[in-house]
Amino acid sequence: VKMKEERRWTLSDFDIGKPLGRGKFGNVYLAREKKSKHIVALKVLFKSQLKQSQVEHQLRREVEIQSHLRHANILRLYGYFYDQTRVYLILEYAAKGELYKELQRCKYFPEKRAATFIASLAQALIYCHGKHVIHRDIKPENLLVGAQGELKIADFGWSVHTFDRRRTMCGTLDYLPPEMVESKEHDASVDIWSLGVLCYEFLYGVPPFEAKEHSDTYRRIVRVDLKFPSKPVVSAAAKDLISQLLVKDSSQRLPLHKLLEHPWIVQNADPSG
Ligand SMILES: Nc1ncnc(NCCc2cnc(NC(=O)Nc3cccc(C(F)(F)F)c3)s2)c1Br
Repeated sequence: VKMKEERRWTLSDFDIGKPLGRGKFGNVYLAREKKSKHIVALKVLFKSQLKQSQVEHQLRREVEIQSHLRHANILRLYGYFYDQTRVYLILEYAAKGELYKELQRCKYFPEKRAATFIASLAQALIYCHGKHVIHRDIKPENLLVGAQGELKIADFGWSVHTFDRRRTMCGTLDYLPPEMVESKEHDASVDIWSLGVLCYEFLYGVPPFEAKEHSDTYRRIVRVDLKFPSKPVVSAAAKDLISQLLVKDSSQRLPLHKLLEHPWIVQNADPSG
């Protein structure tokens, strides 16, 4: 969808359709730009809530970063506009919706599907890291599915989208690597850790360090208390990859280009993404 960024959009440029998702800062609607008839997703954010949470600078950063990213596995942010009370994000529409709903529906993914998703995520992250963009918030809630079943990383505002719609009501620690949980210096390798967490959750249906209390999740992460359940049965190759990603020393995590050469990915990922 080529939305000519230079023009000023207003709400009257769009026909608004059904709600696609609900969030803390506002909801997302299917929408059609009247002149071009292009279908988009319109995320509506209330200025009052953005001000209250002091996240305006993060929104500007998200819009700035996303406007330079062009990758098949990254959801496009075409532009934004605002009125008296709201800010609107004009987003690429992902026809097959939110990945976390699909994961809840089928409990866990077959290895070929999981490997295909992880490979396309790795390619998107190689692209982002090449542009010195660290995503820092790779988790099922931030992943959408395009019309051909391809995965799209959607950037829900740099983990300020703390209102998690899944089991944990507050921002989930599950995906954070030790250095972030211990609020130390962190670099692009935080995304490699999150990819390991995601790969585990795709295959087992639960994140690896899940625990009832935050403090227990925190302890399990910093200790890298990684256990593989006996059910569902998962290949040794998949466990090997996960074990090479969930490494406490961030410099020892498997680099993304090496991930794409890992036997489990080579044997299971569908190259078409
Ligand atoms: N089927 C679908 N097809 C397309 N999109 C869908 N949902 C929207 C996905 C998003 C992409 N990007 C987003 N960005 C933000 O939400 N940003 C955001 C939000 C609050 C605060 C802030 C900040 F101010 F704190 F930064 C930044 S939401 C769906 Br369902």
